[in-house]
Amino acid sequence: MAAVRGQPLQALGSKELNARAQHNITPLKSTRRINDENALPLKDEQQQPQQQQLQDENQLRKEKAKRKKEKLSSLCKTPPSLIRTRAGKDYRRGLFLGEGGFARCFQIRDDSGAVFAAKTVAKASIKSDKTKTKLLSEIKIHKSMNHTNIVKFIDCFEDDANVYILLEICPNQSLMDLLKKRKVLTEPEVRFFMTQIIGGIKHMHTRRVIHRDLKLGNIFFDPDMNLKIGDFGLAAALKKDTDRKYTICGTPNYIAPEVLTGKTAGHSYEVDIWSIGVMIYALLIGKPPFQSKDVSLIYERIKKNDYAFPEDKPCSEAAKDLITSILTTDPLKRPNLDEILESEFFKGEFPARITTESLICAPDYRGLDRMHSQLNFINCKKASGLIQQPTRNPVEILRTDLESEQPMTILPQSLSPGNTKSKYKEITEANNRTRKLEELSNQTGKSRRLDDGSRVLATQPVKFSDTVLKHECLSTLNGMLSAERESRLRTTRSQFTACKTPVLISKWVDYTNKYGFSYQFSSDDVGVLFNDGTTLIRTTRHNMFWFITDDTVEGWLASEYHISEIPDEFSRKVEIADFFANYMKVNLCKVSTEEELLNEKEEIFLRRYTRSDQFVMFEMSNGSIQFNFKDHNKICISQTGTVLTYISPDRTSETFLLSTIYREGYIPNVQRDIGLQSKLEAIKDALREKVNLH
Ligand SMILES: Nc1ncnc2c1ncn2[C@@H]1O[C@H](COP(=O)(O)OP(=O)(O)OP(=O)(O)O)[C@@H](O)[C@H]1O
Repeated sequence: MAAVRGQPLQALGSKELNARAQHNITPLKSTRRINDENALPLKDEQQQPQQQQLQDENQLRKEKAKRKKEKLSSLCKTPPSLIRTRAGKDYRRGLFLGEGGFARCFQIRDDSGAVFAAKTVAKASIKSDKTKTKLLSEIKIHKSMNHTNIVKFIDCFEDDANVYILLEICPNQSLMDLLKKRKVLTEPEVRFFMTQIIGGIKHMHTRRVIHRDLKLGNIFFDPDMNLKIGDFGLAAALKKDTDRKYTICGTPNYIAPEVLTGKTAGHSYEVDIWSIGVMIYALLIGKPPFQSKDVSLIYERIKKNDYAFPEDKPCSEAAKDLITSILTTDPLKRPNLDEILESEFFKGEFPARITTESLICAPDYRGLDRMHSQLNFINCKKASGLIQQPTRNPVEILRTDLESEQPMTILPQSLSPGNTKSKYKEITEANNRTRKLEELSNQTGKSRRLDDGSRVLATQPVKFSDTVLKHECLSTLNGMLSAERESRLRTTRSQFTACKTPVLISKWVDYTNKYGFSYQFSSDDVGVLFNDGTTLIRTTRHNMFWFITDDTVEGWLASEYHISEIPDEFSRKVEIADFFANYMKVNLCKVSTEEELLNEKEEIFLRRYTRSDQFVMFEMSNGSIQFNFKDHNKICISQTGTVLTYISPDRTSETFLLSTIYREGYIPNVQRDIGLQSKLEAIKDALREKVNLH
């Protein structure tokens, strides 16, 4: 049906679209997306003996695909050289860019000279309501995406013959085209590409979108050789994270086993993780792992997890380990996106960027040292939105990063106003004593001294809280560097002498999407860093609590109250702090089991915390900086960078002079390799970053 000018997109040809329906609700045996991704150039060593029947089926499929392509070309005629939209905008059609099973793509230029890609879908091919709904869903989902590694959705319009989806142009073709030219890619290139792809996928997944058709042919290069994920034709948006999808769809080589076998159990985000494994394998080995000439054989091999690493294609053990862990049949046993990036594979050479040289030949990254690689990796992750940029707000969070240590229960119900308010006596005039942080620091910061012996806040008038934070990071970094230097001198004590363990953060709950970040110290005091930047500390001492505000002129201001004298404006916050305290008591394990810690009664608070993909960093008001690493090892650097506390995953802690640890290269009583050196490097990098970025 020809649409009439002035009709909105929704009114599009309602009777037709079955081409798309076959696309999206894909019966496995259909020809849907059985395209060049199945016919990668290399020969398949593991191919089963061809039977006559299979050959016939293949022939039939090829013919069907050919007919479909011809039908597409006949339906989707080349658009006119001048395309007029109903909104009165003119576009000039340019070169033909390529075609898929459903759409043809052309260059298109607007009045200002800006060039886009126009994915063109013939209205004549939109035959059923179902197909129309699918197209609208693709448009809606793609439109909602906004990420540097996802093809930008610009606009959508129609003329009499076609629907045009205007997209950011990706002129350097797809990863599939690159692989065809190059046969295999180098590991540093794959690391770079996968980081960008994972950035795009994380954006989708945190918005509850599953792509379901991630493959090399759907990932395009922009003019600067950055990758952009495109084609949301099979994407699904979940209403809630626990929802499952049941439609069997995808591209044969990339389909996850649970899609093939889980007709009743359904599938979810893990299908995209599986595709990552297939893509890494394909880029390094030159063909997808389960490739076979016959589609049903591909499915058999996927179901049986039947693939191997060919001996004639050299590939590092780290790459093999990562691929093996991703291509696990049980979707729940696959690593998540963060775990993939933390794998050994990503610790190798990492280029700063990919140049167009890669389009022609294998670039040589042999000169890249470890330090530069690490820096490039961090920068690449930052550019792909995988590391939250610091803000002026002390609450630096990765809101979307769901972790085991986050609360699994839903808080709002139990925190509904009114139900606990009456527990406290409300008074109108607070008997509070407001003191400057300097006083608080005088009372509590006994251990926090600078190299010259003076107190941080006493010698350095606090103008802004950021200045204090920067100063603390700098003195800790300097302390660590001196300890490292000292360790090389003969004078360093080579015997480990146990030092006093500082107050540690023993439990924490990130609930910043609602209230704030709550933590419990080893002294049992509980604090909440609220989203508005204020802190409330519930001390165990005489039922006192502290209310700390981030003052832009004075630094932090601390007010002390007795629990029986809660001013109105704080009652809700106390209620929330109590809730968190109870939650942590019931649900979380303490970081350290050392009993002597309980005797510590320093009054300190958390100034800032930062969550990165490697660790959570806690900066405390007494200058201690604690790092909880993802592998459950924890390190706290205290006493201006001179003392290290190590807390093992089984929650025992030990504290020693950092210079001795540097000199000896290990921590006493720790038998396993905890990657101490790289953890200390990561800590120094984090401190450097804090110092430079403020
Ligand atoms: N943003 C873009 N920039 C440049 N070329 C593009 C862009 N998007 C798509 N193309 C080209 O158009 C072709 C078809 O696009 P696309 O894969 O989105 O269509 P499709 O019909 O949905 O494909 P499929 O059969 O994979 O579902 C691509 O293979 C590519 O060559």
